[in-house]
Amino acid sequence: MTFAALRSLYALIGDALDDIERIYHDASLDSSSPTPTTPYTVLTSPCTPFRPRAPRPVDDEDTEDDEYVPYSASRTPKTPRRTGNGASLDSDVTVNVLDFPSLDMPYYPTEGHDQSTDASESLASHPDVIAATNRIVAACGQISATVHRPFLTLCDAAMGYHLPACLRFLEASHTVELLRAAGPNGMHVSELSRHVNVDEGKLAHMLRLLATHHITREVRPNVFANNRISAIMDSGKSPEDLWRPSQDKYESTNGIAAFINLCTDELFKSASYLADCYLPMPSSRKSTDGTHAMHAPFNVAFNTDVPYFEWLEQPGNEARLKRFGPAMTGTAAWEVPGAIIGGFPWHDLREGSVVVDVGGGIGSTAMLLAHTFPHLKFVVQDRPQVAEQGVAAWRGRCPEMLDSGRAMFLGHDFFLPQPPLNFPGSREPAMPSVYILRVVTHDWPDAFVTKILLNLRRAATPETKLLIADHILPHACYDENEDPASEEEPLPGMVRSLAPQGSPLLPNLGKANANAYWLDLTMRVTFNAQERTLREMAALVQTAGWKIVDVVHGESSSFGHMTAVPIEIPEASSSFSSSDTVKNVKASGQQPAGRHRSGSVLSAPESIRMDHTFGSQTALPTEDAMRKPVQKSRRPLLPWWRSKSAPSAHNGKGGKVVTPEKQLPPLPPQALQVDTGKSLKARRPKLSLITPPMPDLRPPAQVLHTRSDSKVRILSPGANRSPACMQDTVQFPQVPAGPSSDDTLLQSPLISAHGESSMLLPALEPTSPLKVRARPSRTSLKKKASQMFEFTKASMANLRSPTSRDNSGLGHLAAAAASTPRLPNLGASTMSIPSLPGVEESPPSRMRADSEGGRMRELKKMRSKSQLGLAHVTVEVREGRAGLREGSRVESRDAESAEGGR
Ligand SMILES: C[S@@+](CC[C@H](N)C(=O)[O-])C[C@H]1O[C@@H](n2cnc3c(N)ncnc32)[C@H](O)[C@@H]1O
Repeated sequence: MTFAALRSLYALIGDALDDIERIYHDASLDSSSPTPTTPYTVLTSPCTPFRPRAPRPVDDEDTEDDEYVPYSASRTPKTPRRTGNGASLDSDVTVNVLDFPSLDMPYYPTEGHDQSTDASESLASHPDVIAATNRIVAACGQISATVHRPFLTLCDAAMGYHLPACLRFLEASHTVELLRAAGPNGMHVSELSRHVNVDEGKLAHMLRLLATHHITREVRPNVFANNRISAIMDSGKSPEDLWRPSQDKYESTNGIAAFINLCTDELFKSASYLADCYLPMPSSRKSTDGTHAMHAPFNVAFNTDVPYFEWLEQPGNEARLKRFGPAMTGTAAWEVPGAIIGGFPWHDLREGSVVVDVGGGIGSTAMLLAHTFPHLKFVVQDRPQVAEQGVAAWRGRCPEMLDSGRAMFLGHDFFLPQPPLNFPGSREPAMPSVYILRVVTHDWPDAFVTKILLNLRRAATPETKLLIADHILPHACYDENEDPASEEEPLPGMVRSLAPQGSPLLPNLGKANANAYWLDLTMRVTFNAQERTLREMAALVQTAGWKIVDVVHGESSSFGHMTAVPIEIPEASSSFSSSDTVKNVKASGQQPAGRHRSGSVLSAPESIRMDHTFGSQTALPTEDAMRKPVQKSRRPLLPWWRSKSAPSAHNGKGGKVVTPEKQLPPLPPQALQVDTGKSLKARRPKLSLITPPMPDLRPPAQVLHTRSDSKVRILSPGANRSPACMQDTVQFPQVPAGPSSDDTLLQSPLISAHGESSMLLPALEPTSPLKVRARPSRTSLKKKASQMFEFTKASMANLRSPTSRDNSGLGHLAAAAASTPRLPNLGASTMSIPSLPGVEESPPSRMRADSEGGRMRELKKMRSKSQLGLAHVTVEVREGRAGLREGSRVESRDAESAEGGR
């Protein structure tokens, strides 16, 4: 079954690549359309036509041996083949197709780019592309975990600590800025060493570890350059400026460098004390005794009793304190901007409804919503010092919102009862229609969250909604009702799996969603807080008299929007008074997070001992961000296999109602076999939201699962819904796409500017997909396994031998290529071998033949493309040593042409 599962994952990758390439392809085609458009409008169109492909051109040699049968999974990736200039061979239209951004090409956030590069980057964050890349990342992670030796995988995890350590060095030494100045040819470590004043040998090894993890690039031996990943940490400042002590590196940046510095500094160090904190052992550092509710591994690591934010304010931590705000700005990159717009039926709220963003920072979310929904009014509440920053920021950007009384800021401690919402000019306090808590609950342990929610519940009307936006941690297994016969109402929004149905992928998409789990543990080790599963969140909100009735999240994403409605406050909590948290905590000698509460709601407490931003994003959304999310939010926000079956407001055909908890059972094991690629593909939508209803194989629905062209909603029928929420299908306004930078697509289709550059590290780059014999016999499998083992052993010995030549100057690549033996597919008679110009005098194949010729009887043909695209080698091997001498033919096209040129 393992091979079947691996092939299924492989097919999934091919399909996802197809999806991505089609999106790029379609965007490029549309660039010739006379109607101005943007990637988003083109790609989310409900009826983007699927272009059937011409049959794949077949290499003559491929069909020579009729023993080889095409295998659907091995045919993937089924991406259109390209000519040299990027034109698709599979389409009848010749067009220069936008390419996916290259890993090797830095895309500095602080620099201008040509239009096609911008367009290509912009498409990479298209929701459909993100969903497809998530599937690729998940599948690759799972394939690697399956095939890699378990000990090596464990070592990766156990010694992974070197990565944050080196990353911290990269950022703190301003090497990213130095490499930006050096350009694509990179900088030799000897020069780098002069700038950063660290020995070049040490530098080389740190940067190489990063290059091995694709975070920098080793262009030539000991010469390093930025790539697409390291480049996003660029502060845009000159290296010379950064050496000045007064320079604030993170000011006016995207915050990513600040965030990396924060993570790889105290958060990384705190994490390493997790076991010492919770499993104190005689040898481990003594855990402080947990004198407050936020006691965490951080306290053990830094040998302090005070909570993190209070510690940040202590002398000596000034730089860390200053870094925190920008670092939070950096986390904006986590979420598709503006997802909140599709996360709630804002348009259905009555004219003048009041939305209160509790812990709303400087009002980034409120500003986005206020621009999009002009019929709503906004109150942004945060600690007074943050609220002040918010007022200043809004005065600079949209003073009319404040002046007209459509929006106001309130300094308010959310552990205290809600203040009346007195808008200037109104005699009556306004009633809250919606409370938002966006990335607030994950900052606090459960008891604190209950307290915050209770204060909101007590001020709520029966019609008030609570919108919690946070990561919803999926389980790492299928999530279903343990007792299907249970009468209990299923949790709305419970997703059985984020993975394509029937695929062997981990249901939470494993590596693709790893960030949510990193963040979860980060909260734990720093604040003793956490991200929560939907079950955990549903139980938690109930403690304060709320009930979750609706959940919306991005496709394949764990960031979600949960809507709750008021229910009766449980007795246990109803006696919980405003000051209880503080009192209880004090009684047990605990101090909640250095919070010092003042009695007055609107006045600044004498001392809230935390930094001036405490997790607030310090940047408002850009104009562009305020425009784009509206377009993006038209997409349904659930995994495609769910939305496909959901009723469509578009086609009116109304697929069957889906019960999220009762998805189709996983496919039987046979279904994972050879036709998996096909079956997966058959279920995959092609950029089209209009899909025929699937046959309903599910038990009767228990909840309504509805969809409009803007979002998918899951409503519990028993939920206490306001008239606004009673509508199953919610139409969002189709806000016209304004002039956008995406128009760039129209003018500048990208030709593959960087040629066929190597996309993976030399030693790892795959050759073309292996052909697979349908049913290899057991004996032949065994023989081939032993042949390949001997073959690769000999190859490696050859490259290690002092006689192996390196007159190409690419010896390191040759060694890399050869030292990574291709794992032969045991069913394959065609396989890849590494080949490089300059080493053909003692090619691995010949070496192998000399020493092991007699065992090569079965190896009829080997065909290889060089990992580096430098040579094409065909080695035919006949029987035995003599046969090899007579029959061996080594063709090296590039070597031949090079020969001719001499
Ligand atoms: C992680 S931030 C989230 C900010 C904002 N909701 C967003 O989505 O960007 C947490 C916010 O909670 C605020 N906060 C922390 N303690 C608070 C308190 N006791 N009362 C009010 N706001 C508080 C912080 O100032 C910060 O702005």
